[in-house]
Amino acid sequence: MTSKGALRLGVAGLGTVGAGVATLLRANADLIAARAGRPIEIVAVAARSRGRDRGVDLSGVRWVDDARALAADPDVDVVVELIGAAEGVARDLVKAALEAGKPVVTANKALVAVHGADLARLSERAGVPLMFEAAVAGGIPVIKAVREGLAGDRLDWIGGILNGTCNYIMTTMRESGRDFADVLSEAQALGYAEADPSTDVDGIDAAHKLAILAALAFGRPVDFGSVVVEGIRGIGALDLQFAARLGYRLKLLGVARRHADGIETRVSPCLVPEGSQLASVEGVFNAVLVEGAFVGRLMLEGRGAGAGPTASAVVADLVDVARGTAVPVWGASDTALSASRSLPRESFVGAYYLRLLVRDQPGVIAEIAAILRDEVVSVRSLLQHGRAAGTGQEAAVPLVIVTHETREAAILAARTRISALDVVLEEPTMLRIEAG
Ligand SMILES: NC(=O)c1ccc[n+]([C@@H]2O[C@H](COP(=O)([O-])OP(=O)(O)OC[C@H]3O[C@@H](n4cnc5c(N)ncnc54)[C@H](O)[C@@H]3O)[C@@H](O)[C@H]2O)c1
Ligand SMILES: N[C@@H](CCO)C(=O)O
Ligand code: NA
Repeated sequence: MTSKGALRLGVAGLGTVGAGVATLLRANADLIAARAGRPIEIVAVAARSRGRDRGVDLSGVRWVDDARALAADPDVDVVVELIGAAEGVARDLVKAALEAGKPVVTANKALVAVHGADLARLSERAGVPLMFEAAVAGGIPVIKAVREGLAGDRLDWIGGILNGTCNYIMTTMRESGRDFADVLSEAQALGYAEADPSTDVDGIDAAHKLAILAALAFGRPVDFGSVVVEGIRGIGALDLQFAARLGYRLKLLGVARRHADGIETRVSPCLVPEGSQLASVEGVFNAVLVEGAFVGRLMLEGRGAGAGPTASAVVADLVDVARGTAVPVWGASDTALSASRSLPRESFVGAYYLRLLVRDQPGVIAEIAAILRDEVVSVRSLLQHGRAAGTGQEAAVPLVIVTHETREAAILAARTRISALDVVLEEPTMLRIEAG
């Protein structure tokens, strides 16, 4: 079962990613052994159901009932955690493995975003690596690129399209006119979505990944709790149409930006100009854009979800473990991380798109304009679609306001007041405009 000198894995979780890792390790066994300097083999697995056919041969692999037991298993050199969730078995297992001096490779962004600071300390104390390339943008080697490839530069901006499910949903809705629920089911069937897809569509998954990127890029402890998060549930076919009319694409973006007094971290649906780098990233593809003082601007694009790409990232980490590569979890040791704080939403500055559904009657635009004037929001353009389907007795028309650069505090205050007007018939949709 185990050849001499092999790196022996205990794998917890055999779902999309776990089965993908098992498949890849078999398919590429020879080239992996050559690169790693020794074979990498699964010796033990823990998963919920033993009987299920996962399309991969697991004969000769030992089944363990409680995943946590892998941490103390003398035949396991490395624990590979592919269960998921920030709490519960995954966290217990990773903690126990690091405490037992075993390297850990995980795809679990929720765990790393929420408990990454503590886990990094454990990893540092034990002198064993904690690796999570698969956790951010799946198959794109972005952790390695930022932590190692850009280790010489000061980064000022990092972010991009970090959730394949949302990008797939918005791309497919725009191209096919199909509705949200229908396209979401397809993303789930393709293995892109999280166990609870609200994690994807409410922006939480992208926020986990953004928090991890911001920690690496700005050399500070991971701070998931401060990410401002908005998802894509409020986006309708109307917004996709308006975006196209205005010359934009709609994307769920994660953005982390350095300001003089701290770091802006935000996940929200955004408009990016047609023809920009991020606008061209479609379907399940992810992209991470970075701007550094010396390196300038660069973008990495690839598949951020699915069995194959995610397995590729997990196995790349395993090859690093086998080689004995030692890099601090967050790029610098715990005591060398900076204390730069996360900024509150009110201090952000940008241009915005506000889409309203209003009663089709005289004076509506004047009322809205007065609020924008009071809140010092300068309007760049105003767009009114033809009369839309009536809601009840009265005809309703969609109205889009695009602002010049404004403080987010001002647009938020204006939105609250506009939303309270009798003539405004539903919650306004607010989108940030980014350069892309
Ligand atoms: N699917 C993707 O494209 C993708 C991409 C990047 C990262 N990830 C991350 O990878 C991890 C796994 O995701 P997935 O898509 O493979 O999920 P999944 O739901 O397909 O698989 C999870 C597996 O864990 C098993 N499991 C649950 N509780 C367990 C327990 N107590 N003990 C042992 N096994 C248990 C389940 O039976 C299942 O086989 C998650 O952290 C996810 O966020 C997934
Ligand atoms: N659910 C995630 C998987 C990759 O992390 C996505 O859709 O991007
Ligand atoms: Na990655």
